Amino acid sequence: MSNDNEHDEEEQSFLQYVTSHLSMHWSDEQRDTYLQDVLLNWRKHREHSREEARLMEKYLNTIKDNFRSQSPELYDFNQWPIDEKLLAILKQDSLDSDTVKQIRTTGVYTFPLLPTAFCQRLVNELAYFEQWCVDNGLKLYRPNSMNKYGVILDHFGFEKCLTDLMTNIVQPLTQLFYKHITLPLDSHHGFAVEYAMNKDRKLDFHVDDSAVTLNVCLGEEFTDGELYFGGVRCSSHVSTSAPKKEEEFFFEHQIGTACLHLGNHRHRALPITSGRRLNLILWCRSSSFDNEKDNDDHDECPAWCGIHLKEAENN
Ligand SMILES: O=C(O)CCC(=O)C(=O)O
Ligand SMILES: [Fe+2]
Repeated sequence: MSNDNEHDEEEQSFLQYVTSHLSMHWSDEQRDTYLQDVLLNWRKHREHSREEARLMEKYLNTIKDNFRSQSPELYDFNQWPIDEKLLAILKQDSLDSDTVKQIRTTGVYTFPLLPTAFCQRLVNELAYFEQWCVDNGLKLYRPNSMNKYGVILDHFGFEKCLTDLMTNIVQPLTQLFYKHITLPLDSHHGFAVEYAMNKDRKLDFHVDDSAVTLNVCLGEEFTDGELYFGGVRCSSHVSTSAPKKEEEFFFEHQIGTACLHLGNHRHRALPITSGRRLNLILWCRSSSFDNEKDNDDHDECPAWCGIHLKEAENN
């Protein structure tokens, strides 16, 4: 906590914000009691966030100073053997291709990205890092609030590589396919998810914390575990509207093949029924797009929402 709260600008602006939203009908005493209470909680919350940030910094520094990768070349995007046909399409800057296919007219695209052998080397590197964490008594952060198994790639050296993957592959495709997303894509969360018979076997229905998501199957051997898609939804319709029949479809993972979809395209991973499945997931974000979403009238449903389109068709 700051020693000199009078000069704590963050606290002052928080107080100003709360004060401006207080009921006009309260007495001075009621206002003071309420403000004190809110402020105490706010300080506790801020201290907790700061402590978490300090711990994360320490954790990342420990990895940076001590972890030595098994295959350093995997961390350099320039050495990734990206599919030649895909690279040719990106140079042409055109939609006209058999390589990048849209699944019906769903706004979900699929294309070959990496050779199987390279995917296996990535899988080996992930296992190497996980084992290093176990050997060194370091905890593994779960990839996000839903996936329990897997690793955060940005934590152990892949951050620059995944920024390059986003900028060189995801961004040009976003520009071609998802016109409503304001570019640039300027941050990401990169992780690997893992499904196995003795771990998680499936993932529940959700949207991603991203503008656009790239999902690449890395291996190894598994049966089932398809992705089910159930409609693009804005924040007001995400949990209040069932998928329409025509919005529902399944995507079968194949090693080395990518699936590109909007973060707001609701999906779930069906259970695998044998083996082990690992996928690289890149949640790509755009701060301009996020700001536009925040500033939009919250009752207003944007044109890209499946419900908005439905309403327009019915009129
Ligand atoms: O298991 C998959 O392929 C999808 C994982 C996913 O949707 C996610 O982590 O956000
Ligand atoms: Fe997801």
